[in-house]
Amino acid sequence: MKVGIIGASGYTGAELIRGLSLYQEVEINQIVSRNFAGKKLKDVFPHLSDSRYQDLTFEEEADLDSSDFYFLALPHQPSVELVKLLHEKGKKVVDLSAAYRIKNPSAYPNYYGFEHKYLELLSESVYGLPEIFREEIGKASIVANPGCYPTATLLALFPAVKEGIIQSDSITVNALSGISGAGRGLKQHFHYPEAYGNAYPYNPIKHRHIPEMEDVINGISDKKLLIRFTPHIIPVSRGMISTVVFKTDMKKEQLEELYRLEYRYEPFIRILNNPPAIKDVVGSNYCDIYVDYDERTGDAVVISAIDNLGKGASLQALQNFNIMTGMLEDKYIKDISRVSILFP
Ligand SMILES: NC(=O)C1=CN([C@@H]2O[C@H](COP(=O)(O)OP(=O)(O)OC[C@H]3O[C@@H](n4cnc5c(N)ncnc54)[C@H](OP(=O)(O)O)[C@@H]3O)[C@@H](O)[C@H]2O)C=CC1
Ligand SMILES: CC(=O)N[C@@H](CCC(=O)OP(=O)(O)O)C(=O)O
Repeated sequence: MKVGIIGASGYTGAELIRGLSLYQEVEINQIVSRNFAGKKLKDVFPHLSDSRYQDLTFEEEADLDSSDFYFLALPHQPSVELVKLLHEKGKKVVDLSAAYRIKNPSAYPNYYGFEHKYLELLSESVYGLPEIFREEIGKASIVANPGCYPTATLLALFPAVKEGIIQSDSITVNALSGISGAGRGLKQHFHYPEAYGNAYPYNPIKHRHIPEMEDVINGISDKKLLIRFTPHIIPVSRGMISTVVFKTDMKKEQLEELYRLEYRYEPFIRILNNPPAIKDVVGSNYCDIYVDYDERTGDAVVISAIDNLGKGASLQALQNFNIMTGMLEDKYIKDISRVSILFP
């Protein structure tokens, strides 16, 4: 199968190439980037110098015919258009941007600053969180790969929402992200002197992942739930922690049992006996989850950890690819540590 990666010179693009280089059934036949056009993969990403794609050259423009399957690792607006064009050509796509993630179209003008032009495709695309939408992903031709904060948060919430045990109307979510979550472009507050030895919250009231998370949980829950979300930047390159807190009368043992039962067959979810750490998931597609209960306040406290570029983006995109193409869901993804990583 021929696979194209558009937006291949960014952080998630590099991670897609890292993962796909293990796939025997796949040939990456195009990697696209305007700024790196004409350069070889090994010169742009030296950590991939021993990859079988080391001499593949970046193309300036995407060829929408020559690949069978496309990964888009682009900003949201270019993705809106490209998904449409690829869909018209009958191609399967995993889009890593938010362009087709949110079913409620008003989220686009309200949180992303543009009107979505292709509402019929928005309802046709499937949200690419396999632990919730596996069956739909298997039949989809457009999969909207989730955002990193929504991946960590929704996996920490899903068993509780599905079981209907959340008694509060809102759920408090505090999350920490490594800096690669912001992409490879330069921004002042991510410069080394400003980010190193520092940590800070941002968009504490209105972050664009709120409608994405609420869209999913309110599609499952009988009662309307709101997300009270505060993201923070921490001085690591990759990795993410999300802590979710909600009122419930289900105590620790029952809660843990609920989570273990729901995720018992999931290849990439690990329920831990202690709070998770970023270092244990970086470079992988795992989501580590810890479940506890605060007897004093009557709150469940669920903490998840992922790699924002792994389960939060590119390796989850490969999990979706495996499902969409009928491969074993964890094939090659669990061998990923064999390939060198950007920012180990
Ligand atoms: N970083 C993360 O942790 C996560 C990112 N995502 C999403 O994945 C997508 C990619 O993110 P990431 O890899 O971090 O981003 P980067 O900024 O690192 O890379 C963006 C890529 O898109 C290309 N690009 C940028 N602007 C345009 C444009 N206007 N038209 C065509 N190509 C363009 C760039 O190459 P060039 O400019 O040379 O063409 C580059 O290859 C984004 O939508 C992001 O929101 C999702 C989950 C997690
Ligand atoms: C650290 C940082 O800036 N993170 C990004 C989220 C990365 C991600 O998942 O983004 P998309 O929804 O855009 O795909 C942010 O807060 O906007």
